[in-house]
Amino acid sequence: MCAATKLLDELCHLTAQSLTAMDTSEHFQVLKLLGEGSYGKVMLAVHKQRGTPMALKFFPRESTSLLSFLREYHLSLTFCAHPSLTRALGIAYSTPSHYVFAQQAGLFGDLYDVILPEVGVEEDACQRVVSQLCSALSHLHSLGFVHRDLKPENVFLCDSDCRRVKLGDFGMAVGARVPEVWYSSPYCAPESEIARVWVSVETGTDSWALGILTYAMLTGSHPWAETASDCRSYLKYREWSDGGPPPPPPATVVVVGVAPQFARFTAPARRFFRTLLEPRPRLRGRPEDALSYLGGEWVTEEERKRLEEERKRSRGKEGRSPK
Ligand SMILES: Nc1ncnc2c1ncn2[C@@H]1O[C@H](COP(=O)(O)OP(=O)(O)OP(=O)(O)O)[C@@H](O)[C@H]1O
Repeated sequence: MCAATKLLDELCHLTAQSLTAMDTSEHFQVLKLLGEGSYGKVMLAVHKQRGTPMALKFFPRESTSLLSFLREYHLSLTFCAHPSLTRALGIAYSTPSHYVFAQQAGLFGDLYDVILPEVGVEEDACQRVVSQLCSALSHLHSLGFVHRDLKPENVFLCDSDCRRVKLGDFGMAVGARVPEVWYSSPYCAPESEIARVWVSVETGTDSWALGILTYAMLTGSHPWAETASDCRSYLKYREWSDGGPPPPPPATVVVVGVAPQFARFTAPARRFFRTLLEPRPRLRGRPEDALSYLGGEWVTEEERKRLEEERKRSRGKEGRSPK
């Protein structure tokens, strides 16, 4: 167990006996629902005396253990001092029905809200998000944690242009190299998907999810349904990625036999994807390795024109994709 994981454990055990019982309305005015997940709901609230806005995350006591609540709270409070991570504000309490902690609030929804189906988001916005997420994940990894649940719903927006985003929801985060169970999600790395049993969690789990998330932002879809052996689009990708390591930058080489779903991307973007979506976990790049591919154009001219047309058509329409 690494030092940070030990400290986290210690903090949880030390505070387990002293969680304050409190009524939410004593100190907070709850304004609206920010979102709901499988563990509980998150409300936007303001502190009655100070007027400070915050996100209050409510965990039902009947389905949440005190230690798992404290783990998520302390991880966010003690290890998320990074501008692109959602930090807890040092307020945690219990009500008769819930455990609650306060976190910085993203006031502009989450990334899932702004990804248009089959269109995605503007390329500039995508690169801004990727750069912030690379940095946030590197920070967590350097402390020995793996987020394990990187997906659009867990990236909170602090403005409408994705200039400042914050990765949140540390409920699945664990110390690296601990055994964990397989979980079902389009963002799940193939080593976990194949095993569907106990696997060792490595930081590469987050690299993979960052690759899928980036693809979702640029296209509004996923590159494959799953990484199982009979999924044709994934098999096509495997053929391409097994064709050797991505050429080093600054390459102008045209990659032959590119997997069809990646043909819309430029050479640097293809290298970005092949770095993070490397099927062999040992060879997979780290989020910080992917930073060197940011800055240039990522979608081809033809694709850019198509996306602009699609954007014009879908402007005004509502829709959330992909989950
Ligand atoms: N700090 C925050 N600022 C803004 N919105 C938030 C914040 N925390 C959560 N939300 C919103 O609430 C939703 C659910 O929150 P969260 O993902 O933390 O819950 P969860 O029960 O742990 O979810 P999951 O099912 O993914 O594990 C998010 O998708 C997001 O839309």
